[in-house]
Amino acid sequence: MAARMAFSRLTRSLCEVGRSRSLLLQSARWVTSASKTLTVTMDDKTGIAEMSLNRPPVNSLSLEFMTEINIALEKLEHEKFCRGVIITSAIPKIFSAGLDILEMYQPKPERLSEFWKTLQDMWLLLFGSRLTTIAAINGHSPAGGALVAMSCDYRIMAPGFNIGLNETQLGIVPPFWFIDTMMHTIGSRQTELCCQKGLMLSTEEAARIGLVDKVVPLDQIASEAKAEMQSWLKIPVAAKLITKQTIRAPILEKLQTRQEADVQNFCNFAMKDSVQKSLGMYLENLKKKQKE
Ligand SMILES: CCCCC/C=C\C/C=C\CCC/C=C/C(=O)SCCNC(=O)CCNC(=O)[C@H](O)C(C)(C)COP(=O)(O)OP(=O)(O)OC[C@H]1O[C@@H](n2cnc3c(N)ncnc32)[C@H](O)[C@@H]1OP(=O)(O)O
Repeated sequence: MAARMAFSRLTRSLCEVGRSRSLLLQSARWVTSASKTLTVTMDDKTGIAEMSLNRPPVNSLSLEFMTEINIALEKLEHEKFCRGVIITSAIPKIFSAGLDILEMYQPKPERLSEFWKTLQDMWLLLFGSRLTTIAAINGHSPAGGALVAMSCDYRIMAPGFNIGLNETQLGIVPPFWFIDTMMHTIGSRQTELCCQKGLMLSTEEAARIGLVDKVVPLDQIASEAKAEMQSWLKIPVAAKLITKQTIRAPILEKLQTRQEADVQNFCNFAMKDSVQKSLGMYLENLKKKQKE
C-alpha cells in the first residue's frame, strides 16, 4: 500500500521534474544510467543491490535527487531477483547532510510542496520496503541523512562521524514521522533525549543507544555490510517480511493518513518570514564556516 501510493506520486513527480531514469541490465549487473548522482548496482548471484549516493558536495536531498532515489528504490522493489539493498555514500566523510536547505530557502510554493511530498514518498518506500535494507554509514549523517539511515533495517557506521536529528538546534521541530522513525529505532526515552536537545551523536554514542547496530572501520564498512546482508538473507523471507510489516505498518499508516496535511503544515511553516530569515542566516553561517 505504502509503496503503491508512493509510486503514483513518484510517477507524477518524475513528469514534473522532467527527467527520466532507467535501470539497465548489463551482463549480470543492474546499473543506473543517465545519472552521475546515484549509482545502483545489483549482483544477480546474491540478489544484493548497492545504492551509492553521489551528489557533491554533501549529498543533500534535493527534489531531483530524491526523485532519482525513489525511482531506483521502486525499481528494485519490483525486481524479483533483488532481495536486499545497501545504501551508502560515494562522497568522502559525508553520508548525507539531510534535506537540501536551498530547496526551502525562498522557494516557489509548488516546488516546495512537491519537495516535501517526494521526501514523504522516499520515507514510505524505504521504511516500507519488502527488501532487507542496510545503511553503510560512511560519513556524517544529520537530520534527513539520519532519517534515511534509521529507515533501514540495520545500520553499520564508521567511527569519526556524527548522526542525529539536530532540528531543535536549528530552532525547528522534527516532523512527527522523523520522531516516529527514531522512536521505532531507539525507543521513546532515548528519542526524547536526542530530539529535544537536537543531539548529534558520535558513532560510539549512537551505537551505545542502539541508533547504530555495528561500528566498523571505514575501510571494512562495505564488506561488513555485505556480510551482514548475507546473514539477513538466510532468514525465511516471508516470515521476515511479515514480521517487518507487522511492526512498521502502524508507523507508515500514521503518515499515509495525514500526508496532505503534513505537506500543508510544512509549507505554511517554511514560508513564514521568520523561518525564511533563519534559513538565510543558517546558509550564511554554513558558507562562512567554509571560509574560516
Ligand atoms: C535554521 C532554520 C531552518 C528552518 C527550516 C524550515 C523549514 C523546515 C521545516 C521542517 C523540516 C524539518 C526536517 C529537516 C530536515 C533536514 O534535513 S534540514 C537539513 C539539516 N542539515 C544540516 O543542518 C547539515 C548542515 N551541514 C553540515 O553540518 C555540514 O555541511 C556537514 C554535512 C557536516 C559537512 O561539513 P563539511 O564537510 O565541512 O562541509 P561544509 O559545511 O563546508 O559544506 C559544503 C557545502 O555544502 C553546503 N551544505 C551543507 N549542508 C547542506 C544542506 N543540508 N543543504 C544544502 N547545502 C548544504 C554548504 O553550504 C557548503 O556550500 P558551499 O560550498 O559554501 O556553497
